[in-house]
Amino acid sequence: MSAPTIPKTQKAIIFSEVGGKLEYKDIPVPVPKSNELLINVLYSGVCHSDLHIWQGDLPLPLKLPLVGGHEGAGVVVGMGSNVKGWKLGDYAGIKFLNGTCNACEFCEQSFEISCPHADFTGTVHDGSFQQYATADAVQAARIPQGTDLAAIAPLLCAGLTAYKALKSANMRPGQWVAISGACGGLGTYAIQYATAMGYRVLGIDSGEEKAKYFKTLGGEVFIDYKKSKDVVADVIKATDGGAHGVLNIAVDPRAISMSTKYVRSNGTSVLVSLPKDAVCESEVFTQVVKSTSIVGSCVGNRADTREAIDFFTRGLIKIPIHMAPLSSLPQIYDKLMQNEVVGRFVVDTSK
Ligand SMILES: NC(=O)c1ccc[n+]([C@@H]2O[C@H](COP(=O)([O-])OP(=O)(O)OC[C@H]3O[C@@H](n4cnc5c(N)ncnc54)[C@H](O)[C@@H]3O)[C@@H](O)[C@H]2O)c1
Ligand SMILES: [Zn+2]
Ligand SMILES: [Zn+2]
Repeated sequence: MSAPTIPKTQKAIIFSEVGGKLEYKDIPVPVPKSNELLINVLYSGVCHSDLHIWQGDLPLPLKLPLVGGHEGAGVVVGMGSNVKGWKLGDYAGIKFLNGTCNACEFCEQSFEISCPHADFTGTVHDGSFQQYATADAVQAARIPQGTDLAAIAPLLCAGLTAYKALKSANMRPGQWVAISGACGGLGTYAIQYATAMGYRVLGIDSGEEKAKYFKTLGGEVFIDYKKSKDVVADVIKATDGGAHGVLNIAVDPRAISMSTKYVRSNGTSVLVSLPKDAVCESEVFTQVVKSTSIVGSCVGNRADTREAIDFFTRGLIKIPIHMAPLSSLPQIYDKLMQNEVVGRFVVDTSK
């Protein structure tokens, strides 16, 4: 491929203060560092974490002004002098974990997210809500040529995180996974990964539309948390003793604490969602006698990314996405705040 013409400026959504105006405007195209790719981002998923970051919910350092977004899928159009193993025209994905040192004890053991030198997209590194973004060439996701880039964009956080959280629940095929927050972005991917991995899926969320959607994606039992009089009892009854694994995706600390009550003896409750200042309460006596585990799970490493993409490439993950122009991001944030998004929004950066 001959070198593409790279413009000097591009469209982006950028904000200058926490909770401040989300401006759709022209900003300079970034220049890749020696270790980085320059990716023409065509599509980006919109994660609830982007909303948390903009609202200042998470105790993370931020660069300001900031371009958010960490589910970018696009084409390599440039690269720094030290990049190996990539060529212009390759498909590449931008993830939350933008870059790592590859030398510390955590990187050495593939716990890349724990790298003390990690660089994070959409917090301290401008993200995928722009037409051109940079990503470390080692961490950037490799997307097979010919992939539908709009459809794969949400895999780079929602799909990857859901898949890794299921691995963290340490279950066997045939066992029950309860997905709390089953019909938002991460939840819908979790339903299909769980089904593909051989688990039985119980979903907790609310509303007729979400209940129907849950079944079309392969879910088995749906509990509407707004209608149920006792979610804990309902989960225990439906799973004949409690869920072997729980994925806490609902942005609600009460729902997270509840999971410690309906997880089965010897099962695992996985913490994924990040409600502001949340605390997970677990009764010590119950947890001790049931020998349950509560574990945190954050995105995934490069191997998890490759595996998550492989499920998609084999046609096992088919989530209908909502397409919208990048300029409509503020309206998408409004819908996320109201729990109105069924599945995932993907923005087209050309509009
Ligand atoms: N750990 C990680 O690596 C990681 C990665 C990505 C996102 N996240 C976090 O995961 C959370 C979910 O992200 P998302 O993009 O899927 O959000 P989303 O808004 O698309 O989905 C959340 C879903 O939870 C449902 N819900 C709300 N309250 C509920 C309750 N009490 N019980 C059951 N369901 C309830 C909503 O109706 C919605 O469908 C966010 O906090 C996000 O920051 C964590
Ligand atoms: Zn995310
Ligand atoms: Zn490291």
